[in-house]
Amino acid sequence: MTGLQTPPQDIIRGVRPAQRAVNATLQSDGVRLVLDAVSEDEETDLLALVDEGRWDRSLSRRVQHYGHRFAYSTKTCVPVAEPPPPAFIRLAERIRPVCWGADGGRDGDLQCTVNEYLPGQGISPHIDAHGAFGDGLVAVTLGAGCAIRLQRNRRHEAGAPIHTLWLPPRSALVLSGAARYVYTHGIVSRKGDLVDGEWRLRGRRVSLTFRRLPPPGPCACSFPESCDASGTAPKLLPTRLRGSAGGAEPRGCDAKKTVCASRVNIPGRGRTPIKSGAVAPPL
Ligand SMILES: O=C(O)CCC(=O)C(=O)O
Ligand SMILES: [Fe+2]
Repeated sequence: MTGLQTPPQDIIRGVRPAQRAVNATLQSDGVRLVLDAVSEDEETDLLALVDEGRWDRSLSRRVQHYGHRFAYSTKTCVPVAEPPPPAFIRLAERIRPVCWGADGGRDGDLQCTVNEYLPGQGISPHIDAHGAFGDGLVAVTLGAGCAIRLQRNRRHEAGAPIHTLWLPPRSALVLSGAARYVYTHGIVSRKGDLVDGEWRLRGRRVSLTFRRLPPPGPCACSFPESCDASGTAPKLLPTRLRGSAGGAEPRGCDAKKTVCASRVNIPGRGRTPIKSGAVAPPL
């Protein structure tokens, strides 16, 4: 159940208030927040689709696997058999102009990661592996909102400010450029967030994170100091190794569900146009 409550002082001490708008620093580093990227009806349909899916319970939070998944042991995308629901693909197509540009990406390189967060669950700060995904990530929030933390790679930039951003239900967070390649993103494991001066209890949040396979060859990022991809590392496991290789994701790690739209026909456009004016202005 979500809701507002008088914040228990011992719980909220030290909790950073979440901002509703993308500030100028984040904007210039490639963060966008699209409000109402999904209509309420579409959200209901998408959640129903997710709930019909087969959950992978091997992690600390539930995930599902379609198309491709990210294997932590090899930092590669590993194909899985189940194709993504067409509604996921329609949504990704609508978001395409905001994240990858109208012509961005190649046919068959689209992926989506789905995570379920119950109150108290989160995801550790991380940068999505450079070698596994190209530029441009989108995280669509279904169900309850939550606060996400964004910080320039703290290993290289000690003391870099932490930006805490409120992700409202049905919004789409877009990370490109430095925000994708250099910033860590993470969700603190706790049961509420401070928003608009109120302690907001978390509810069940399901995120659909859309990404694209990287182009062949060495990582194309322009952030070598943050790059975890060796120029010779394979982006995908060779076919002969795809059976069980890369599957060793220890319980509790922040592995993900990866959905691959590879060779799936893209049905017509979705029914909710992305509002161009919905990108949050600077503070
Ligand atoms: O749930 C989210 O919004 C982020 C998910 C994420 O970072 C990931 O799957 O890599
Ligand atoms: Fe991520």
